[in-house]
Amino acid sequence: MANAYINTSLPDTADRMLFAVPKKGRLYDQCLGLLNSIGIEFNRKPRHDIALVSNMPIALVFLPAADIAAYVAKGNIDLGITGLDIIRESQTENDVAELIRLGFGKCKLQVQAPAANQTLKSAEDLVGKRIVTSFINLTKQRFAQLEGVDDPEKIKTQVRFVSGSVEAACGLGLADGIVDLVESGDTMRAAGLHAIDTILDTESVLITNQHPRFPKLAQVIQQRVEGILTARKFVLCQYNIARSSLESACLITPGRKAPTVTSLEQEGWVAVSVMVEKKLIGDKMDALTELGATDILVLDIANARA
Ligand SMILES: Nc1ncnc2c1ncn2[C@@H]1O[C@H](COP(=O)(O)OP(=O)(O)OP(=O)(O)O)[C@@H](O)[C@H]1O
Ligand SMILES: O=P(O)(O)OC[C@H]1O[C@H](OP(=O)(O)OP(=O)(O)O)[C@H](O)[C@@H]1O
Ligand SMILES: [Mg+2]
Repeated sequence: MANAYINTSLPDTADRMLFAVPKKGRLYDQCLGLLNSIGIEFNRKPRHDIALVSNMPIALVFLPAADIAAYVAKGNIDLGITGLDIIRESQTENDVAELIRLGFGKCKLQVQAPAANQTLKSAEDLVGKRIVTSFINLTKQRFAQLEGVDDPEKIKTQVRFVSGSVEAACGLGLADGIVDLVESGDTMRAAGLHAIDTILDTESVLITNQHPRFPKLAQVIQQRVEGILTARKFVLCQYNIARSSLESACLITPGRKAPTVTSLEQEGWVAVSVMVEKKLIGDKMDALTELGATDILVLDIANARA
């Protein structure tokens, strides 16, 4: 008789690199977009937290963002995407290797207090008072600094854990201040709070175990992600310029290494093709126009490799 405890609906992940991504929340959509961009193909069945990648020896594991750093640190998971805030809070920074900062999930971990309370203007004003947070370790470390205490467990400030809706704590009379993530500031302002200290600037990171089981495959993923981030950051700019102005044009658009210059059929003119940071492209086009460049084209880059 078959063993009744073997769950045959669980996929076989043996010999696959386990890659953890947040199962929901703020990072979920961006992570799925990134996986798609780097060519990872998978089919996640409803309610299933493991999905086999069809075109690479990888299994995706969908986990709460807050747990991913600890799993990677312990080696249960080989590679993962989570927030820097979570790595620091779970005190795993020495046990995971940070491969790439991903440029999304950007926010700040801030100490916040009721805006109407004139006596709470800086984090020092909350020393000895009640703080509610989901980030108890980072909060205790910050208040240990403020109190001049070596051991964060010996601070006099009372730090209490809640798992969500932290911003409600002051209004409910449960706390004098909170420590929580702030991006636009809308949540904080809607709760009548304002920031009085920043503990950490955070964003999403690709992390691996310090002793990865599949170093080659982890490196392939890292290179692909780097390619996508470069492609998102740069555009390809093409223009024609008189050869006599080429030197000045190259100063405006030096490129990542150097511009590609090809001769045009028209005597005394060249065509330039060069990568330009997206956020600078408007200024660069203005400067090139002023220099006499013509037919300036800007093209999106789908993918890149150094
Ligand atoms: N407002 C935000 N803007 C940008 N990044 C954020 C924001 N809130 C959280 N993050 C980042 O996303 C990570 C996961 O937070 P998220 O809120 O998605 O998890 P969660 O609270 O477990 O999920 P949920 O809010 O769906 O219950 C955080 O640790 C942080 O790095
Ligand atoms: O500055 P803002 O743009 O308003 O973003 C900040 C809010 O985002 C996160 O909460 P989330 O929406 O994930 O809800 P949660 O508190 O249930 O985790 C965070 O905990 C803040 O409450
Ligand atoms: Mg949240």
